[in-house]
Amino acid sequence: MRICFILNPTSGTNRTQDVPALLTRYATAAGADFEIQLTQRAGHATELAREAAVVGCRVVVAVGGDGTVNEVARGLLGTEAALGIVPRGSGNGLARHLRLPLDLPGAVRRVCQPTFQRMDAGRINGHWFFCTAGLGFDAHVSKLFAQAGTRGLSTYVKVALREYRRYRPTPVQMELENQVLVDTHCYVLAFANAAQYGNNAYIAPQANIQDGLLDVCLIDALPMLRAVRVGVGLALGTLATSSSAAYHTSRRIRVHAAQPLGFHVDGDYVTDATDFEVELTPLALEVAV
Ligand SMILES: Nc1ncnc2c1ncn2[C@@H]1O[C@H](COP(=O)(O)OP(=O)(O)OP(=O)(O)O)[C@@H](O)[C@H]1O
Repeated sequence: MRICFILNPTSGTNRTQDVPALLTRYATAAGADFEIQLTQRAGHATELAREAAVVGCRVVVAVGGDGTVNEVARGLLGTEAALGIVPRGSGNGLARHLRLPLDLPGAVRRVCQPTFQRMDAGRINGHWFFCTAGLGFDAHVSKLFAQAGTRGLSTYVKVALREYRRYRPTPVQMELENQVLVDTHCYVLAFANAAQYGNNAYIAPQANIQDGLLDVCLIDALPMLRAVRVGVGLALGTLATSSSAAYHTSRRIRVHAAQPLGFHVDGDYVTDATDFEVELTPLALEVAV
């Protein structure tokens, strides 16, 4: 079984480690037949992943954060190769959802002796996501976070607190697969394939990655008291049982916003739009767990 590690050298906050040397050490110790590729730019991991799948690698491993996982996974759709994850990001939403080891030696050992399962994949306006996508405040924060110059959880929290004072909800119409039309406001509208954003922030604690459905979480307004409740709910995994958010499940969702809203896929801001088509492809990807 050939394994290809695709390493994003810019991911993570600890850049002092010689990651290729460590990958080599742990994969050799696990008796793996492997190669290591380094990304040179954004988007490169998708090309490298597809090439690795074409030459017959059985597992193609994203070594990075959820952005790298997204790029590698996109490259593997429709191929015979499975996605592996060696988490190196700050959030690691998909790795945490799949209960993969978060430490480097443990994660490398796991991808060298994996079991395989299939998982669903979502698309929003044609952009694939594997963990979560969303509109509104979280996408707005992702956009500013990307421009912040520094990364990590503390930068994210700083940006979120600053923007919380300025951000206002947008009127939206949402149509679910079974024709239910919801006329509401969007502060946050999240489409969850996996249960969490990353960092164990559970936006949709009941989300199942194999059920053929997206969990849709709507927060229509976020006054201070509710913001505190949402924060606690995210951390404890109790948001779905609080009255702070409304939940639906659907395979297909359409949203029309009264003014342009930003959206993100797997935590990376994409662009602003007024119309959104969100769709789930059941069991689209094989994953090494
Ligand atoms: N060699 C590279 N140079 C610059 N950017 C890159 C390179 N390789 C990948 N990228 C981009 O870096 C982005 C961020 O990577 P990733 O999400 O893996 O790490 P992170 O931001 O540290 O993790 P997290 O999202 O968990 O905070 C990816 O979306 C990818 O497009």
